[in-house]
Amino acid sequence: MSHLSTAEKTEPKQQSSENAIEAHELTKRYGSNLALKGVSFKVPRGSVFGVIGPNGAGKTTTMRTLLDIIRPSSGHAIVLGEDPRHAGPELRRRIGFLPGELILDGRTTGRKLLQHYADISGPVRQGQIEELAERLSLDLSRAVRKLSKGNKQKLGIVQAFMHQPDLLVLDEPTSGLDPLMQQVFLDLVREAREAGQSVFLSSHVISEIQQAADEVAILRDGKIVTIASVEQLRASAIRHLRLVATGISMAELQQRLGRLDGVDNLAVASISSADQDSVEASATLEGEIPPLLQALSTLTLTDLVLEEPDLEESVLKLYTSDSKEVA
Ligand SMILES: Nc1ncnc2c1ncn2[C@@H]1O[C@H](COP(=O)(O)OP(=O)(O)OP(=O)(O)O)[C@@H](O)[C@H]1O
Repeated sequence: MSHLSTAEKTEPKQQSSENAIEAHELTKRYGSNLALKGVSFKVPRGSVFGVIGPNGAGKTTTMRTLLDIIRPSSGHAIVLGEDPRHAGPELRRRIGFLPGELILDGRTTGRKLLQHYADISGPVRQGQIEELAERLSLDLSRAVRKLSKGNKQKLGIVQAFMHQPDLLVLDEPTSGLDPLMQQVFLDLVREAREAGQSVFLSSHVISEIQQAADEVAILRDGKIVTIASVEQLRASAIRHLRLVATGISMAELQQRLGRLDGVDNLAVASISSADQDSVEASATLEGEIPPLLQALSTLTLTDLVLEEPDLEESVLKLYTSDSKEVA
C-alpha cells in the first residue's frame, strides 16, 4: 500500500524481468479441496491481465498467493522479478492491492484512513488522494463506518492506486460501483497502463474485462481453461445469424447452412406471404465468417442480420464446457 521514490523505481533490478507476474504450476490444497490445480500464466510488464471465472474458481486464492498472504502447496510465483515468499515488505510496497473483502477501520474518516496507509507504506504525491477521491465522487470527510458499500470500495480503490505502484492486484474492483463509477475505474486502469504500470484484476463482469484487459484468463475449478487476448476471444465468439431468403426450399437452406463449420442451433421456417414465398433461418455461428458468406452468396436475400459476437455467451460456455474434475 505504498510506493517507492522515483530513484528506486528506476533501479535496474526492476527492469530485469519482462513479466510483472509469472505463476508456475501453482497448487493450493485446503484439506481435501484442491483450490488451485496447477495454475500457470504470465503477465507482461505494462499490460492489463484479467481473470474471470465462476464463484470458487480460485481467483482470490491465486491473488493471495501472489501477495504471499497464503503459501502455495506446490509451484511458485515471481512477482516484479522477486519471489514473494522471500521478498518481504519491499515488494509489497511496489504492489497496490485491493482485496475482494475490504476490512476498513470504521471509526475514522476516509481522509485519515488513507493518510494512515500512506504514512505506513511511503509517500504519496501531494494532492493525489484528493484528486482520486474527486474523480470517484468520494467524500473523504465522512466516517468510514457511515459510507455505503460502493463508497467503501472507492476508498479501497484510492488506497490501491494512490502510490502509483508498479503492479496493481485488484480483486473484483468494481463490486458495488455504479456504472458511471465503473467507467471512472476503467479510466484509472487505462491511465495506469499508459504510465507503464501492470494490472492483474479479477471480475465477474465480462464487458469490464473486455474493455480493460489486454489478455484474459478463464479460470474454472482451480484450472485455467483458456488464456487469450480479447481479440482472440472475440474471433472465436458466438454470433447470432438471422436471414430471410426467397427462391429456395426449407430443406435446401437447412442443408446449405447445416454443413458449415461452427453453425449450430439452426432453425428454418417458412414465412410465405401473399407476395412471395420466403424462408427464414436463424442459427448461431462460432468462428470464421467467410465460409458463411460464400454459402450465402448465391442466395436471394431479403434480410440478413449477423449480430456482434456475444463474448458473455462464449465465456459462459467455457465455464462449463468440459466435465468437472474432482479434486
Ligand atoms: N481459507 C480457506 N479454507 C478452505 N477453503 C478455502 C479457503 N479459501 C478458499 N477456499 C476454497 O478454495 C476454492 C477457491 O476459492 P476462491 O475464493 O479462490 O475462489 P474465487 O474464484 O475467488 O471465487 P469468488 O468469485 O466466489 O470470489 C473454493 O472452493 C473455496 O471454497
